[in-house]
Amino acid sequence: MAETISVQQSRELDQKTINEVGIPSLVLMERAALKIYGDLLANDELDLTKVLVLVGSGNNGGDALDVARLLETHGFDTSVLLIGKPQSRSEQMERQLQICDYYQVKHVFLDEDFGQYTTIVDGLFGSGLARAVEGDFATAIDKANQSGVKIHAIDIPSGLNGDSGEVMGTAVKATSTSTLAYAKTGMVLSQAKPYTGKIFVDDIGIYLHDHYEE
Ligand SMILES: NC(=O)C1=CN([C@@H]2O[C@H](COP(=O)(O)OP(=O)(O)OC[C@H]3O[C@@H](n4cnc5c(N)ncnc54)[C@H](O)[C@@H]3O)[C@@H](O)[C@H]2O)[C@@H](O)CC1
Ligand SMILES: [K+]
Repeated sequence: MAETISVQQSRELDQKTINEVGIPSLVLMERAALKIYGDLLANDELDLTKVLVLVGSGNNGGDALDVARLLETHGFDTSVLLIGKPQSRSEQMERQLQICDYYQVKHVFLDEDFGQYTTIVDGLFGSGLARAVEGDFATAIDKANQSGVKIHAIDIPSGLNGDSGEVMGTAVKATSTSTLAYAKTGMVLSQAKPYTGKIFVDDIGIYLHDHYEE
């Protein structure tokens, strides 16, 4: 089986790659989004006719907005639903939002009928999930799960504890997940399978060792 890492290790590796190796954070995000976009296109089970992208305030949301922009600029009907307080947004999420706005990616709100979409992309939380999910985040996750629409998660299905594979309040039940650099340890446990679906491991230039090892 491919190597897995803890959520803490994934955060440390991100920081090491940015600060010691010297690859800028936005470069990593663009590499991630291009890989995730490629996974969406390559996944025969997904119909990208009408895509809803769920966006949180952190860099998982930044990835999601980057993917939304790639979909939009390649002709796919794409809408974004932003959850969370504007003051909590990360710098890179804000930057991706500006770019999406330049391309006039549509915004929708929590009262949206999720069932009208053909694919939902989950970018609410990744390695930054810190507590049980509640409020609007939980509503969005539950609506996505109840919609019957196939969900593709970014990095870690939102609400799933990447270390233990446990559900933190509620969690996205993805049919597929693009995990960045390495799968997180809890994602490959049998109890996590209904949440991760099929896992794509995307090489974005973040390595545990000197060279990428499958
Ligand atoms: N430059 C980088 O470091 C890279 C980061 N990447 C992406 O960034 C993600 C990590 O980004 P972040 O560290 O910003 O973390 P997240 O985007 O996972 O989430 C962090 C945000 O959610 C809030 N939060 C945590 N738990 C919550 C809860 N239960 N309810 C409400 N709010 C909650 C935090 O306060 C914070 O604002 C990765 O999973 C990956 O998708 C990738 O773009 C690759 C490169
Ligand atoms: K996610």
